[in-house]
Amino acid sequence: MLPRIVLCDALLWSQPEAEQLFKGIADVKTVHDSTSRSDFVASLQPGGALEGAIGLYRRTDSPGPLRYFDKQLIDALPPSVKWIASFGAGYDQVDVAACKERGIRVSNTPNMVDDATATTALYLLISALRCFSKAERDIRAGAWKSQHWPGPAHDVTGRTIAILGLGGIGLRFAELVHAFPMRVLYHSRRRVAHAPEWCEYYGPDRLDEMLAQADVLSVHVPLTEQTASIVDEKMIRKLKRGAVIVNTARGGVIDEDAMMKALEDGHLSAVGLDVFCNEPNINPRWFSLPNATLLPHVGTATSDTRKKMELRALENLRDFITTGMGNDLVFEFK
Ligand SMILES: O=CC(=O)O
Repeated sequence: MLPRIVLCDALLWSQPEAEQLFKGIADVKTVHDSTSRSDFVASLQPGGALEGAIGLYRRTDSPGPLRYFDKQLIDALPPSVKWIASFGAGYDQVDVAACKERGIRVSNTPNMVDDATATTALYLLISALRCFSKAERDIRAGAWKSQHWPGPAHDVTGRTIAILGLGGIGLRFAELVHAFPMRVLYHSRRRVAHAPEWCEYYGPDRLDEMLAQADVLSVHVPLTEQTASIVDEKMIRKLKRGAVIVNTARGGVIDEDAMMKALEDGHLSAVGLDVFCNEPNINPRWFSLPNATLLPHVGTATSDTRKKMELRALENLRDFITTGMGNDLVFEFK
């Protein structure tokens, strides 16, 4: 009998490749969209249609009831499950500590998302500095350029950007903005050995110094217990008056109320956001803030990148089945 794996979300981009990938090595089952969490858990138990599953595939942006692999769901999984292959770089919807307790390994798809997410950050940066989103809203409203135009628009070239977190996405973004050129500063707990020499490192003892110089702060850290609201009121107020914040990471890494307040009182001149607290039911106050460029979490949403992410997640599962170990184990397992 072939080892069984379960796709908790339908494959959208790589169905034919997946068939080849698992041909003769795994029995692949797909959970139907309408399956509830309790039906899912029940079907994994002895006698259920998914009995004996050793690996699960899930999507970070799953539209179904299996979006959150929280402790309750993980504790209810049978002992046969040994690997969860998550599609997406962020895995804050998976309770990794609960997985560790149960001996379940978790993989994500980090490098696949770098270019598309960095490109999204670049769009938000340009739109925020040049007030392009506002201009588009004007023309669509029949106002041509509203009376406030050009408002606080600024050139991109020559400005200073501070990058919080120089992982794969932060590094790709640094390369893109360096082309203008912008002056590029970065902060992370440790200096990144492969960072280009034009990327200036500001360690934990020099964070305030970095913030004071930045025209733009762009956030590229994962959401964890340690990074929740890491960009808080104090940090925002340490930026220069008129600075811009760009966020393509997770809404929860910034104190949203503090960011809105700073935008309203002019401490921030603009923001560019792809991610929010409580997606998709985001705070409606965002809609009335003219200097906010808003996107509905589409950082990786290109068919090319989505296909790469899907395939990589499946390859991690395939490698686990064939060798006992997949790639892209999340940080907590390293
Ligand atoms: O948000 C997208 C991802 O985590 O890959």
